[in-house]
Amino acid sequence: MKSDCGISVIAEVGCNHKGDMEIACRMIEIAARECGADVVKFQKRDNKTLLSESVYNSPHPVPKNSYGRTYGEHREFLEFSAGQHRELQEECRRHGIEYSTSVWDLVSASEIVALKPAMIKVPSATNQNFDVQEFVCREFDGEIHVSTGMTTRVELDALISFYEGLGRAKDLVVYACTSGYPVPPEDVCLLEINHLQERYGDRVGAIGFSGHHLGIAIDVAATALGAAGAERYGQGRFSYIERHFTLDRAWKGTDHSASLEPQELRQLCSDIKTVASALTYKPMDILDIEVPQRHKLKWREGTQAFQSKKLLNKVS
Ligand SMILES: C=C(OP(=O)(O)O)C(=O)O
Repeated sequence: MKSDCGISVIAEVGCNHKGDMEIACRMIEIAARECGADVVKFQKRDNKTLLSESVYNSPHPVPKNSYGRTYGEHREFLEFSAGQHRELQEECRRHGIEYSTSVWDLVSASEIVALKPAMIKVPSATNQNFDVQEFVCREFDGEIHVSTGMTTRVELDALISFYEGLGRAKDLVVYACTSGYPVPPEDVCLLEINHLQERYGDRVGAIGFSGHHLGIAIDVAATALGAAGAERYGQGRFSYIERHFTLDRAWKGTDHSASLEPQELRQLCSDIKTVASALTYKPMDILDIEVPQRHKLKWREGTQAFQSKKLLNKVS
């Protein structure tokens, strides 16, 4: 999943397709062809496994976002079957973009593992479900992406050790994340990227950032911080930025408000590539682009700088 600049942008469709395959397919096409994203990601839940009967049958906590009479019905409305995920994967292939999904429970994990995607995600909500993760480690040999919102430092240590114990830590991508919709800038805690690099960078495959904030400035900063952190610590390659993606932020649903619309996702993909290509040291004292300026603006008879060199020569 390497993009040319070393950082892949994941367009997280999640449930923003409103349960409609046509919208989901249109989102794949737009993310790939118009925005230049590298991965399109969905979510998979087996709601009867995941939710207790009482939660399943109770109303959505935020009724204006609900697609059903109960929370369970709402979730089922937004859910695609394993067969539909196969179609989405095929659609991604047709548009030359990687398909991925987060798995929220064992049933979903086994359905998605069967599709053999290049990468599977374990969302923040599931990162302490070791049955799911053990299954994924055992049955799936691609990259495993794990997000760390709502996770204590102790839980995180245990999580990394768990993957090491199963010999899969080097296939692990660990994401800095704050779980909120949307997350205000002061709660993004972007320096957690550097914390993950410093503490786990030599133990895991790579580091990522899953953002739920507004706008794209923070992702551009994350790109710079991630590259600088890897350089500083000599470890912890920064490889993925994930953002929710929607065709319309005004649509009904929890995630739309913290999602990027197509023109923003396109700008994000372009800005990340621009910033990534700017993150180098000078490979020589004077770059080729500077040579004519150095002659014209600095070391030419009559310029200030030239005058002061003459002065310097006189003194020495
Ligand atoms: C909720 C998800 O991700 P995160 O924990 O990164 O927000 C997800 O990928 O389904």
